[in-house]
Amino acid sequence: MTAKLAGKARSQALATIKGWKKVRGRDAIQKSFRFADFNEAWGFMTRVAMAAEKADHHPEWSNVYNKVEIVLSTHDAGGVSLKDVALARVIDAVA
Ligand SMILES: C[C@H](O)[C@H](O)[C@H]1CNC2=NC(N)=NC(=O)C2=N1
Repeated sequence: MTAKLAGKARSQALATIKGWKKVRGRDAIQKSFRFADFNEAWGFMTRVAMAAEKADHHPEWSNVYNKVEIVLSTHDAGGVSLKDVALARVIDAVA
């Protein structure tokens, strides 16, 4: 099991990803992505889905036309772990 991040390790890990904000009321991070149209948004989601499945670590997300809202948290750990930071990095790279 992956441990939930806390303290200095947490702030150091979160400092390596840009634009991810703390979700209010729970230990999770979130970011919104906007694309030219649905086709671009769906292509992005497809790439993220394949990476997530490969890593066995999955996003919580919603899509409305060209907008994709993503929340990352490690359910097993009850909060943000290094797996979320790693997935956030992959997501930013394919966006
Ligand atoms: C059995 C399987 O490995 C687990 O349920 C994985 C799948 N994907 C997951 N994704 C996320 N975000 N958190 C988890 O704890 C998690 N657990």
